Amino acid sequence: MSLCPLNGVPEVHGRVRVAVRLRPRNAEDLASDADYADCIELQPELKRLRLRKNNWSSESFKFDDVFTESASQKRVYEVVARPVVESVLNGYNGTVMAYGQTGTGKTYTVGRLGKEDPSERGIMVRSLEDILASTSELDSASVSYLQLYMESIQDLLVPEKNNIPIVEDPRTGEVSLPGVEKVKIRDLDHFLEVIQIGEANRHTTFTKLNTESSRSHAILMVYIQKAAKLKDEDAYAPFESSTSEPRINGRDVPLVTKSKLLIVDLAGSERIGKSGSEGHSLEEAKSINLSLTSLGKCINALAENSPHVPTRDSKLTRLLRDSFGGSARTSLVVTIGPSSRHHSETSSTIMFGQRAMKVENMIKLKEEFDYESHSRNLEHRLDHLITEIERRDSYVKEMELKLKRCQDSLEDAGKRLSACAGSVSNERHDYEMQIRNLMAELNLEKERKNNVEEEVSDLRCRLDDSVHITRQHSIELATLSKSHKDSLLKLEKNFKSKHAEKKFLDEEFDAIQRKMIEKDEKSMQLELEVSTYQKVLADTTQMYEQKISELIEQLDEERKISQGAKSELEQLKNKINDQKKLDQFEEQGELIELRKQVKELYGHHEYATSELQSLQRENEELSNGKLKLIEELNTLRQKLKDEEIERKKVEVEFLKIKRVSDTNIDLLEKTQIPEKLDRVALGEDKSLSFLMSNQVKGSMSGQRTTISKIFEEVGLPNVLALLKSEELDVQIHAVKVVANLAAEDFNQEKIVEEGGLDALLMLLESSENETILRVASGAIANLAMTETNQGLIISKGGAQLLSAIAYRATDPQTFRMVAGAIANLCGNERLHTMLKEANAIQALLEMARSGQSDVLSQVARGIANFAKCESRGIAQGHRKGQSLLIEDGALPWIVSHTTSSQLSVRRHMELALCHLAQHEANTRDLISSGGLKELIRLSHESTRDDIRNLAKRILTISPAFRSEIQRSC
Ligand SMILES: Nc1ncnc2c1ncn2[C@@H]1O[C@H](COP(=O)(O)OP(=O)(O)OP(=O)(O)O)[C@@H](O)[C@H]1O
Repeated sequence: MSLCPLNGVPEVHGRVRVAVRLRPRNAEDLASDADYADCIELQPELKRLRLRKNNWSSESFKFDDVFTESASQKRVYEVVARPVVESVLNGYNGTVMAYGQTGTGKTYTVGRLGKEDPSERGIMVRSLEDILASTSELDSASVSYLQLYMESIQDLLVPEKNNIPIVEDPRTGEVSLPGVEKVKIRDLDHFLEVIQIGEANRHTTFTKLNTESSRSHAILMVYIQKAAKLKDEDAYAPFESSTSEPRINGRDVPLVTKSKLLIVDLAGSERIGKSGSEGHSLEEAKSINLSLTSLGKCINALAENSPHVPTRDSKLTRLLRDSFGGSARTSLVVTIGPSSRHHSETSSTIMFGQRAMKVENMIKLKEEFDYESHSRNLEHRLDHLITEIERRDSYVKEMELKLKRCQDSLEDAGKRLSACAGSVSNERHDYEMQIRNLMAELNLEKERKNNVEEEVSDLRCRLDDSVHITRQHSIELATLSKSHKDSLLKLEKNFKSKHAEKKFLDEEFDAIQRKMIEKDEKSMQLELEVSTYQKVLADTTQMYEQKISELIEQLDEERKISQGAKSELEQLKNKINDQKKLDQFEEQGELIELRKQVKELYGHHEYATSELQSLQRENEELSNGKLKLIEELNTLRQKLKDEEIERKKVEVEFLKIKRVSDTNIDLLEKTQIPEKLDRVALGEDKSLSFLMSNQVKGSMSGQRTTISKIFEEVGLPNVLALLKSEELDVQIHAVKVVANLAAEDFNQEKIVEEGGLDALLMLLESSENETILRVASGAIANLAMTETNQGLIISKGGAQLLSAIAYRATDPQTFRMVAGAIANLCGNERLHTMLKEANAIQALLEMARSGQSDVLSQVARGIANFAKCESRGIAQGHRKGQSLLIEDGALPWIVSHTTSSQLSVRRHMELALCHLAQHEANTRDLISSGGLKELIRLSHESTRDDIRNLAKRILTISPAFRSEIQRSC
């Protein structure tokens, strides 16, 4: 690439700008200067710095800017480097450099990457950030990163490249480093990657003055190429253009600005004795000091406008030739420490800065013609011309060939013309006649044609109109059809997705319906079977009952017949006796006759008797049959009862199966958990009171054994899974089992581990069922016994959920559980602020409104716990200020309940009042709320010695209470 600087670019004077930055005191300064004042006093508003020699003399220096130890990296960048970066982006060269004693913050100011904390980023990163933000696609920013170590230049990006020579352009004085790696930067992350590679290769070491002291001068070179505006848009005119040569002054050749930014982090100057360098480090230190001395000499010479500037004394001054006394805009930040131990080093640093401020540079714009892209354009034009010439040559040849063919045919025609000339004159006359006729006809035709043309033009007009209208219509149509198409496509897409959704839902619906139909069929079948069986049973019973009543009727009739026969027999007997009497008085014949008759009657009687006997037998048989039937009837009735019980069981089974199938819990079917849960649930009240009372514990051991058994059989995960069941019964049973398990210390950790706490909190959040809320709160109250669980409950939002229930629930038993849970949490002082934020104290007071004694006990316990822990926290110094209980308005409640008729409530509130009264920040509220009066009363009347004594002690030691008592006396 050939570069040609533009002539006539204006030059401007630009003094080297110098700012001072004071490093904060470090541990060493603090340790060694504890009794001494700093040697530096900054006056940033005056941009002045005062260097104290001793207690009675000091010197003042003015700089372009003065940064205190608290100055941010951003401000330092904006004041020191940004003007230089902006100037570089406008095409000027620029230098930003840090100079100072070792350990005073040069690398911190210039090279800090700020990977963890972007506010820590130094000048290098921030400059690249600004440069990348203002370079377009056509521009480019590349970097090289070098170190000057022991007078040798090394490429920090390719460390194998060492001893790189410095080449100076004799014409422009421009310095270049052949072979040095130039990396085109894509974005800031890329730059950070590149710079980190360089940092890894930089020489640093541990010295007495800096744990990570830079032992080399690091130089970041940023090359920026930006396209300058073209003077003529016509620079690439086509070959027909009259322009044949590129013109240098603003027509055909594109312009670019090429500028370079140098960011230099110098190695620190050091007093060898102080830094403790020896051996190789000593050599390093000497080399650093040497190059810094030669830089100082050059600056001195430039400041004094000396004709000779000893630039060639060191590689550092050769590299910085353009930065001091050259064409670059230069900004220098001199870093100093506050300690008076380094007074002389600080003083020489300040003097270096003062001299550098006197150096004037001649800032020049580096605009160049971009011959590279211009020559590419010319080559392109040349190729275009060559192709065109070739195309024209072939065209000329083709034309010549055609011309020749035309000449040949012309010759031919001439010959034929002369041969035909004779016959033509004869024919001519005939033709002329014909022509005349034809002309007449032609005129006629013309007239007709004119008419037709008129018609045609008329039609055309109309056609044009209609074409115009049609076109408009078609445009409208096209617009409409496009929008219709779009909406159609959208609709189609929507329709497809809806269709797919619908299909999926239909399938789901069908499957559910099929399942339901199956269930319904099954249930109908069962119902049918039951009703058929009942009907058969009823019919059979009816039939037997009818048969029995028939038999009874028959028996009665038989009885009547037998009685009739008996009475007939009696009559006959009477008659026979009568006849016998007659026999004695009447004839023998008649007697015989009578005997016959008697015989007959006897026969009758025998028959009647046998009849009677058989009837009696039959009667007996019937009675037996009846007994049997009654027996059968009873068995049938028993069967019926059994059937009824069976039917009910079937019904219950059916309901269970239906529920399970509806909620899709296979688990229930397999493990028959409901029955087990039912067994456990039998002792609901006992188990719940068990949660709160130790006395009942003994009586619960049997039930606990059952629960443990179920726990083992079913497994905690399965029970916890049931907490999420959609079936209310199942949820209620499950939460009761979990509550029972949570009552045992050894289960609590497992419950929390398996996600039981989350599931219980989920129930508090989502369930509307008061039993569930009550039992879940009880379970949480049990879990809230340990410190770990208390923290977990609060962090998972348990306190908010419990507080919310205080406003949602109506059952005092639920309040008791919720208040119990909150009361346990109140016993952890670290959670107090979060409990307050979760409105837990307010919730306790809200629940106390129920007036129920159990609830009041829990509320009082919670408040007393809170007051006790808070008081402990204040005594240990974790907390100060007014009590959170007072902030939340609990004081009136506490004061009023110190006289509660409920012993436990009274005790708790007496204690809570004493705890609050112990702290000065609460005394004013206690006085105004009547708490002091109660305290005085307690000091005499409390039935507990400890409370009486505590109250007395507080009243004696509190100045506020003492003066209030005196005042009211
Ligand atoms: N302004 C500042 N704010 C906070 N810490 C600073 C500041 N300046 C320097 N330090 C800290 O002081 C220590 C020395 O800083 P740094 O390495 O930048 O000094 P240096 O002048 O580059 O030293 P050397 O010349 O030996 O390389 C570092 O731990 C750095 O973080």
